[in-house]
Amino acid sequence: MSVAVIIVAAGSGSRLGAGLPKALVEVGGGTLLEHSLRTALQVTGLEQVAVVAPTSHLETVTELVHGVRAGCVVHVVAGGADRTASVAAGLAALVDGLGDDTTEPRDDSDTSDPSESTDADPQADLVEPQVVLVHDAARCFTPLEVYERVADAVREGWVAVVPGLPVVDTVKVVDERGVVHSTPPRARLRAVQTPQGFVRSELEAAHASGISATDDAALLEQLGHQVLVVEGDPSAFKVTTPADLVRAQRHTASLSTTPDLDPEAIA
Ligand SMILES: Nc1ccn([C@@H]2O[C@H](COP(=O)(O)OP(=O)(O)OP(=O)(O)O)[C@@H](O)[C@H]2O)c(=O)n1
Ligand SMILES: C[C@](O)(CO)[C@H](O)COP(=O)(O)O
Repeated sequence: MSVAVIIVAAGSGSRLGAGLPKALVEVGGGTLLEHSLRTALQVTGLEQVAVVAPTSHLETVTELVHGVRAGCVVHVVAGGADRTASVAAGLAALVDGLGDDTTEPRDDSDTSDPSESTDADPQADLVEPQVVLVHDAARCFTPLEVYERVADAVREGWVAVVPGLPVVDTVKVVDERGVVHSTPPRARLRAVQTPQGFVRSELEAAHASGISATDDAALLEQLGHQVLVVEGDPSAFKVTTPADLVRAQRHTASLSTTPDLDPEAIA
């Protein structure tokens, strides 16, 4: 089954407050977007990637994407006003190839300048992807295993699949005054991450409904689809605040200094 990944990177990063779009913030020798893209490009069966960029930084993102060696077509398109609109823009680029820019497929022996045009049409053999994984650029250290786990479950027949982790805090539902309405049983709660995987045609239908939500799975839930939660990973945390950026810096530092660290072994 052909797989495509949409990386949404069009957010402003207001909570991070870095003075530039969050996906372009650097940590551990690369931007959040580059880290995400490098992992996404290794997904089994991958045929296309759509990178959804801030309108104000389309050129920068295009240059950055050109610098990453890809074995498949990578579209760069402008994002929308919210995350849902940005995913819809990425989805459109995958399906009708109307991206603002497309990088050439490259291999490791290719040393030519990627900005030079060639006669080859990289989109000539493209088919509509059957499986689409939607990923936040901000979850830049999501391990490849999580992508594969999600994609495998979609290939096995699930229409919608999200990675998630058990919640460690007790969660309260409150009313508009902040007064507790109820306490859902914690054992049934999951904090969900990305990439979220979908049968492409159903994700398209969900976006065509015009609903907006904080994740794509919610759109399919509202249309009555069952959504499977598979195991997520602590490394798939979302860089949202300055404290998360410090966590990301520590994460890259720990990867380079303690490759054999086993969290299970810590008493
Ligand atoms: N209009 C938007 C809003 C968000 N995103 C992307 O969706 C992911 C999750 O969003 P979030 O972490 O909330 O990013 P921001 O919207 O940039 O953050 P903030 O709310 O702090 O401004 C990010 O990779 C972000 O770039 C997007 O592509 N388009
Ligand atoms: C999609 C998401 O990362 C799942 O946890 C999350 O809902 C994004 O929310 P944000 O407010 O756009 O950060």
